[in-house]
Amino acid sequence: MANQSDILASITASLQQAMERKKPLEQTVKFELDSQVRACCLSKPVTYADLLNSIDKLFGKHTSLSIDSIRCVFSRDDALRLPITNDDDLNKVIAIVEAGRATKLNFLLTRKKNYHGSRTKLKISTDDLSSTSDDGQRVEDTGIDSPPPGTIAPQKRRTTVNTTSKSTTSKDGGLFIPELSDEIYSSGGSSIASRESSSSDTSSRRRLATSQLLKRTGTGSTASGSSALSSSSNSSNTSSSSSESFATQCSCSGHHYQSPQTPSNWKLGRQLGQGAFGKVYLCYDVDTGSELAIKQIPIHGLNSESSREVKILECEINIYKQLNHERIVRYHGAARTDDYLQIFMEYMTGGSVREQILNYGALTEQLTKKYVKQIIDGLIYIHKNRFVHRDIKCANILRDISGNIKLGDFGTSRRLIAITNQNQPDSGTIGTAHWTAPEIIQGSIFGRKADIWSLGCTIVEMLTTGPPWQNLQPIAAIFHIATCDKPQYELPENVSNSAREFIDACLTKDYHQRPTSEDLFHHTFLTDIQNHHHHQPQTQSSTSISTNSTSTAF
Ligand SMILES: Nc1ncnc2c1ncn2[C@@H]1O[C@H](COP(=O)(O)OP(=O)(O)OP(=O)(O)O)[C@@H](O)[C@H]1O
Repeated sequence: MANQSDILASITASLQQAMERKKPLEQTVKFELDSQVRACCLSKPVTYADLLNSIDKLFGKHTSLSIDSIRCVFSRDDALRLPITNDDDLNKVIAIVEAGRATKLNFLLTRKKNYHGSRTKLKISTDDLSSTSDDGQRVEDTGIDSPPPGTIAPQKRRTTVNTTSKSTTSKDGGLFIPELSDEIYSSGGSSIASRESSSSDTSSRRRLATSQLLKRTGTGSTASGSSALSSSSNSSNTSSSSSESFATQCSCSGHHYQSPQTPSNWKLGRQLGQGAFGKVYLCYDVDTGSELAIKQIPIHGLNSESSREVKILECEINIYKQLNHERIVRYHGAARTDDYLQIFMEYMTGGSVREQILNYGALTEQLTKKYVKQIIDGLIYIHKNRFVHRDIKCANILRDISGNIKLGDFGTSRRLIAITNQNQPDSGTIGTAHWTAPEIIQGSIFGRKADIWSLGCTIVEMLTTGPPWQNLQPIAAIFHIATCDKPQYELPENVSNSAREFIDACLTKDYHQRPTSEDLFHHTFLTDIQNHHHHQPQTQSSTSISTNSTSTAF
């Protein structure tokens, strides 16, 4: 016996050694500063001081002193950007990368607010840095226009259009993203690696996303019964067109909309609230006499890339107007002034469920059940229409006067993160990190079941006032989400078993095992709900935005 266990131990040891030998000794690190992307390889273990040194070597001496924050970019759409300030944070980030499919660390650098210096032109030392492209190739110095060490030459950036919607790599902040199928958005690429999109990738992806919505809504010039899948092949065709022409396409097709008019003659009312990106006010439409909510996002002084993103967001919101479901906060359009992007929305008199919790404490199981039922109705609608909300949390669930709720904020929050270059909201909220699904953090899959994970976190938030890992900083929270088998939370003792099972189901770490919104509709937690009217998820024919293009593959 002793012999056998010795043999076993020695096999295990050799296996471990072999695995150790396979581990790369270097870590590829990419930085983006002032829209310039530069990369290098650092010897492991990488320290925070190594990052600062690399920044100075890649961008010029003392650049690290002008940096306000180093933010690690997680998730394929770049919307999860968390600041790292020390070795501990960095180690967590590396552990997340190693636990997932990512191989590179991707950092976004922002200058200190009072930084006015122009980009430093300094002699770059390459002493201990290997300059590499995205593909791990050395970047060659080609003369006058050559980039400093580590610069990713535009032509070297991966475009990934050959794999249909695997070209979903971008800094697309949109959280309301047309989903072709889970498989299609399942990429072999990593979240961090996928950040290596050029701005043309970004535009391409966005055009792909929106052109699909145009098709589905029948507003695009190519609206037809063709499947979303087949339309994905358009991505490569459209990738060379400019975002301006895309915007034109939207506005040109505007007259086809059977959706609310964007108010043109309106008065600003009292402030309803404030989010990370702007203030929300009551808005009186003088022409119709109706009251709406208007979110005003300051856009003055944005750089040209962000300004272009704002135009695209405006355009998208004008398309999202067509989403029409009793559990979705209706958009009434968007308009832009020199100073603000203004988003008109259905006015929800009750404010957010987050505010409800802050004012009155955790919700009862009965009320939670009612809300969850309504959220599921909304999710079934948006998932059937092949979208992913990507930002389900109590702050984005709004109440009407009768205590019913609707899903709000689709398509804006995450894109605004990209536009304003923010990492975490500074309005007292704790951002979105705690609600993010593990596969989004690890960049393995990009699909609708991410909303189911966030719903699980939202139910925990309803019952306990905070999501799982609520006591942790965002970076620690996503480390635990990505690396632990089960999220940590403690429900009140009186919470029923069926509620616990429902939450467990939502928080299934394996994406493929996680239930869909339709599966959850039939869960026992929800089936005994008391309703005045018979609850059935609205069928595709009565609720989908339009066209038969969405009826396949689901
Ligand atoms: N359609 C609406 N009707 C009524 N009040 C609204 C509406 N949308 C937002 N509000 C109010 O404005 C507040 C701020 O909303 P906003 O969407 O800007 O930020 P948030 O969702 O709270 O946080 P974040 O900026 O992180 O998304 C909400 O908490 C709510 O009180």
